[in-house]
Amino acid sequence: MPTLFSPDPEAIPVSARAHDQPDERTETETGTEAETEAETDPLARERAHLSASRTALRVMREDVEALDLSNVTANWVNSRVLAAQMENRIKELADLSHTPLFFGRLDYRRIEHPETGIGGEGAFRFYIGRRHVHDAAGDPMVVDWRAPVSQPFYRASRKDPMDVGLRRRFGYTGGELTAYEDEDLSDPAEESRTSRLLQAEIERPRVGPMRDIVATIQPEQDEIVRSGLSGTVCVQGGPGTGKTAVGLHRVAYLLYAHRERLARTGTLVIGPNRSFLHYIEQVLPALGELEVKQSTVDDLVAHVELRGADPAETAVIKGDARMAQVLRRAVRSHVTLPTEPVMVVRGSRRWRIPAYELSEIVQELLARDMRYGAAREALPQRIAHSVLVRMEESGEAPDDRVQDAVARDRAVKAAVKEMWPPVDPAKLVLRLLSDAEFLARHAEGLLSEEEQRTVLWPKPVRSVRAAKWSAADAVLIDEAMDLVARTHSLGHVVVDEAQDLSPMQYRAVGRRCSTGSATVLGDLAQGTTPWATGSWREALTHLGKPDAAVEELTAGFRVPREVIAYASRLLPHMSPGLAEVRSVREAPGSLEVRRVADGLDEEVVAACRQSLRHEGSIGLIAADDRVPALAGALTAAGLPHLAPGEETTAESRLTLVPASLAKGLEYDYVVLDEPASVVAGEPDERTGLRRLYVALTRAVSGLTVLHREPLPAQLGAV
Ligand SMILES: Nc1ncnc2c1ncn2[C@@H]1O[C@H](COP(=O)(O)OP(=O)(O)OP(=O)(O)O)[C@@H](O)[C@H]1O
Repeated sequence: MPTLFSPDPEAIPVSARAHDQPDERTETETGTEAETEAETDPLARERAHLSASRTALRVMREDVEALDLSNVTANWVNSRVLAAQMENRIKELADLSHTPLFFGRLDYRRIEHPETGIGGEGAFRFYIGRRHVHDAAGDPMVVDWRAPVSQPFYRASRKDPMDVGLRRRFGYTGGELTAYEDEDLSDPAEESRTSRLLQAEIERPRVGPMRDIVATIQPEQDEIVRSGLSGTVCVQGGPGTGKTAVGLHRVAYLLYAHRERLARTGTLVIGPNRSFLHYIEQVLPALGELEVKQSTVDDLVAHVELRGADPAETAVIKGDARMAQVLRRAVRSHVTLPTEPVMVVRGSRRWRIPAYELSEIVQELLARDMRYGAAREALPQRIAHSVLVRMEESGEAPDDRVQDAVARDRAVKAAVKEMWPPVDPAKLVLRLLSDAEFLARHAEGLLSEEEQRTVLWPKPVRSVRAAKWSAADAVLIDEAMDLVARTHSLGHVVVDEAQDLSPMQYRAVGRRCSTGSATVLGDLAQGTTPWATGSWREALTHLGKPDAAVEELTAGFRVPREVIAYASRLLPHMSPGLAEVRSVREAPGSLEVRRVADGLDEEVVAACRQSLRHEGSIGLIAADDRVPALAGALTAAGLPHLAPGEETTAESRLTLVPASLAKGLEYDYVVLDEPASVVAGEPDERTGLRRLYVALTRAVSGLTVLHREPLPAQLGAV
């Protein structure tokens, strides 16, 4: 049974004492008084270990700081790289005063070390923390949470103790150790109960940016976090099931387990918008990972300036995977088979490659399915090779230099330009969207005539600069660029809120991890784009990872039971078949749904004021077109407020959130303005209900819904 300990030694049960063997390392750092106290008070001893670990970390940092680089022989670039690496190392070794250096302890049951035979009860005791800390002798004082030896902290159970006798969790206030809780895993008959420290962590009020969950990762989450680098994982999970948290911790884990490889190939986290990225940006640095890039899909494909927007039906077609085929045909249509021979003059001799032979070379390159640009580069060499074969047949002995010279010959270059001209991806897309005849030629059998009319611009556009490119157009350009030259692939990509990606966007993400792997996170019920994902298998196929594992998370860490039950009433109407989230929060939370006759804005302001009486962050969520009026009402009432992505602080805790930006965010208390407007803000009812579902599931502690219009019928009576 887990027991929560206070500093009172009398409160410590015998079972815990039995596992408390003196630990020499901690005693060296504390004074005599503390030593005496440590003998009688395990909490004091743990504190001593914390303080000794902090000292050891400081020494590790000072060792790096003291390294003198002036004697290192290196050129300017190398020494800059080295200096930057040292700077990062120093940052990695920072002791964050507001977070504990370790949060758990494992006492392994093995009596003897399998190799050395050295041992004794308690010899295999590990403190689990955010980073590895060792003492002067190199012995670990804190083990990184990602090390294999830490894994049982997250997974061991009475049923499968994984060689662990005791699991201890620590409670902290800021960086101060205030309590601990033990679980004796050696008795399989004992009933397991929810850990109170874990529960307290889950219930903690939210202020400021997202924080890590390293102390409380759950077994089913840990399985995803630690799944191997070679496999792509897709996680389906309802609101607040920890998908974002799991994705970020997985990156941190992979960077630990495959540091060198990923340092070379790179990692990337993709989120739906900049305010979301801002919200999550502290998590990886807090885990010591400073190098992970973050981007939105739009930023990834920002090859042109976006000045236009597509109507939904146009964007749906432009985002359809059939467009990839249209583009492929259009790119390859630039290749023309020759009708004339190529004549290469070398000294007094002329070498003639007839048109039929050139055609064979071209067709062979087309059949090899190379990138257009790579094939274009290979073509002169192939022609030169044919010339060289003729030279050899006539008794000459040309070498590689001759082949290169022939490949650069003016006649060869001219022929290549004719047969395989360069393609500018943006100009190609511009032509497809401007030239009905060109589009029809390449879209035949793929897009209906009506679909073709839908994607065509109303007026042809002359230049890439003049075009009013939309986000979907930029993805088309990205696809065309990849047809010309292969996109660089990273080692691992995490894509969050993936349910909102179009097939063409999945392809854009997929080519950025074509030789690596991905973590795909999303919730089908929260898909609010007109092209939202209907099936993960299909989405994964567009991503280029059709065999990826699909995992489901169903335990909810954010939304209180009553609130999630209310929001889940919408599920059968918008995403039938999806499982309702099972809230693991114990605090009942509060749900108030109130109709107001008049003065909705004033009531909303009053509800915000009321919410501000509580600790934590407050989010006022409203349909996008209600935001200006509510901003005015808040200002008139003297209530300062932030926009999403701006950091909440103890002084400024109220954020006014347009419903379109609420996804992925959370607030302790949420005031939701006029649900009917949130639904009406979307082009169709299903999307409207999904948007409302997102808005209803942002609250950690309490939700107040205020409305003047009737509520959407699918919510039923309260
Ligand atoms: N194991 C855990 N221990 C403590 N807190 C957790 C745990 N897992 C998730 N949380 C917390 O629950 C909240 C929701 O997590 P997260 O935002 O990752 O969920 P999500 O599935 O991405 O939600 P959404 O679908 O709404 O974007 C966060 O505050 C996160 O820190």
